[in-house]
Amino acid sequence: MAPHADDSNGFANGVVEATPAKELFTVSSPNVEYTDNFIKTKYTYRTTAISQDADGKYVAAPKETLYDFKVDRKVPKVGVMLVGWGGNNGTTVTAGILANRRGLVWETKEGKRAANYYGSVIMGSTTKLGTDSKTGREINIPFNHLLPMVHPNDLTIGGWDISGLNLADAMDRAKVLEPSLKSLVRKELATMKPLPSIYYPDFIATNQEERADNVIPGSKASWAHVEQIRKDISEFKAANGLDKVIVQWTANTERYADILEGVNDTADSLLKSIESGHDEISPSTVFAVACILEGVPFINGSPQNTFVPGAIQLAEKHGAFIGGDDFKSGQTKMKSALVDFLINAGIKLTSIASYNHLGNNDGMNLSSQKQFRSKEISKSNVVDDMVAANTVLYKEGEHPDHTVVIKYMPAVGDDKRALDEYYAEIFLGGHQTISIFNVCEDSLLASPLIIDLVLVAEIMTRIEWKAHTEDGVDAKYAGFHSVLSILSYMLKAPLTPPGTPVINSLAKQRAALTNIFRACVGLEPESDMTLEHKLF
Ligand SMILES: NC(=O)c1ccc[n+]([C@@H]2O[C@H](COP(=O)([O-])OP(=O)(O)OC[C@H]3O[C@@H](n4cnc5c(N)ncnc54)[C@H](O)[C@@H]3O)[C@@H](O)[C@H]2O)c1
Ligand SMILES: O=P([O-])([O-])O[C@@H]1[C@@H](O)[C@H](O)[C@@H](O)[C@H](O)[C@@H]1O
Repeated sequence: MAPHADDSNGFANGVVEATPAKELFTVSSPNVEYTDNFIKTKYTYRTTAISQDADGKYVAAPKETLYDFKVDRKVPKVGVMLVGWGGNNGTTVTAGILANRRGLVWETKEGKRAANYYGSVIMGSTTKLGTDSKTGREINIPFNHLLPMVHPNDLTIGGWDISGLNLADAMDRAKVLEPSLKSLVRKELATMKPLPSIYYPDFIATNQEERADNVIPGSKASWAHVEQIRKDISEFKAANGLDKVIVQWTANTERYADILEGVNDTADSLLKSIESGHDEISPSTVFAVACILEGVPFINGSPQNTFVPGAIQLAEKHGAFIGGDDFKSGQTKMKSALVDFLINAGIKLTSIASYNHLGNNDGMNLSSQKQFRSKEISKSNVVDDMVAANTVLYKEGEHPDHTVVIKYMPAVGDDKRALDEYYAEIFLGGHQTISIFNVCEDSLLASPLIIDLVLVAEIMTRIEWKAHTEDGVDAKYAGFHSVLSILSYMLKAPLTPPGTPVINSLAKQRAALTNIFRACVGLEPESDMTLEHKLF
């Protein structure tokens, strides 16, 4: 629908559906077939298999596996339901999508600002497609053009919150956005009211109690809660004429749940525990179970162990997608890039001190020790893989000192102050000390990640694969593993399929995302070798 003339409050009356992204490229290859509905590719996955000979020497052997990939080209009508919709992230991402959809421009003290998707790797970054065959120049395209992805402007948004404030009042409570922007989206946000949610006080800080005025009866897990959430999802999908729904947890950080045999260690025990109302089943796990049974992807943007072993097993059993944990927005994103650089430069990091203070409701909830502990874990483990991979610098089990401190200081609101010190040993007994002062407007950094998680999780529901093995080719296509580790670039503590390694290196995470997408359109991984510029 074309936009009408701007009305009095500064935005077009009509919803401006993002024009479907015109295709910027096509792949010319005997291994790629385009039909009206699908992109079908034959992709040779090349890796290096390592074994050891009798003397313990590594033997490296190139290995090739042929896959068929199939991508559904039809971009569906997608809804996203946020748990914690009335929070700082929920209100900010909703206002941000509305502002982009309407192409809003508003006054700030630095002058006019226009809506954008900065901070979204999918909408705000580019990726190298290849090299111009005539000029040798790199050709880069917007990342969201690599595959036929949903445009965030077209997302329908809804969700739940234990606080009943409408989104306009909740936006005011969040104190994230400029008044001039708030005035342009207020009318529409005021029509949005979170659905009542489940609230089990033991899992979040007691200081959250006063906002819990929009709750479903029952203070511990029950089957009725699972059914209510499933009903909410199916009604939201029907009421908005959606093809798909994706659910994300952006509610408060919960304490870790104890993993108990016979309670949440298997799919069956978890379902039975919900049925019996076991008090060790968290709200986020109940949401995860409801989404798995409803067949909608569920992503955890917080650090708690929502995906207890029983939840992962249930997702695998139902072929449902799950992903998490904990949006990687500012201090930790910087850490995962800096530690990657230092250690891969052969600099021996020996100490990381990460302190931050912030004054939003998230910070207030984290001022409670049990909730802080969930965050301390996700913020601390982010260096493990990089340290373990460098046996030149670190002996087995050796790692840098690492401390994480978070303090609640109401005055600074959502504008988190992150102070980090990286201390390292360098050549001949020298030292390098890197101090960083990083003011992160937390919700403005996290909101684009919420969008990226939706866009990537959604396209993954449209990608299938078959493997060619010695026994022939798989009889039918299958989806990726239920645990979407491809989401790791957006997350502090990436959930991976059981028994598979956790990769926290930011560069590796982005390369994995890029190259899996490239494989799905029949392109080789981007290696940056640029031999064409070296061998002539
Ligand atoms: N903003 C960031 O930079 C960032 C980065 C990483 C992770 N996170 C995590 O994202 C989450 C949200 O952050 P925020 O700043 O929006 O916090 P927030 O406190 O402003 O919002 C959380 C919302 O969840 C609601 N809520 C709590 N329990 C609920 C339940 N059981 N069901 C439904 N709603 C419930 C609260 O009422 C609140 O409105 C937090 O867990 C935070 O740790 C945020
Ligand atoms: O992503 P990041 O900036 O490292 O981590 C942030 C923490 O520093 C902050 O204290 C917390 O409130 C946010 O939820 C977020 O987790």
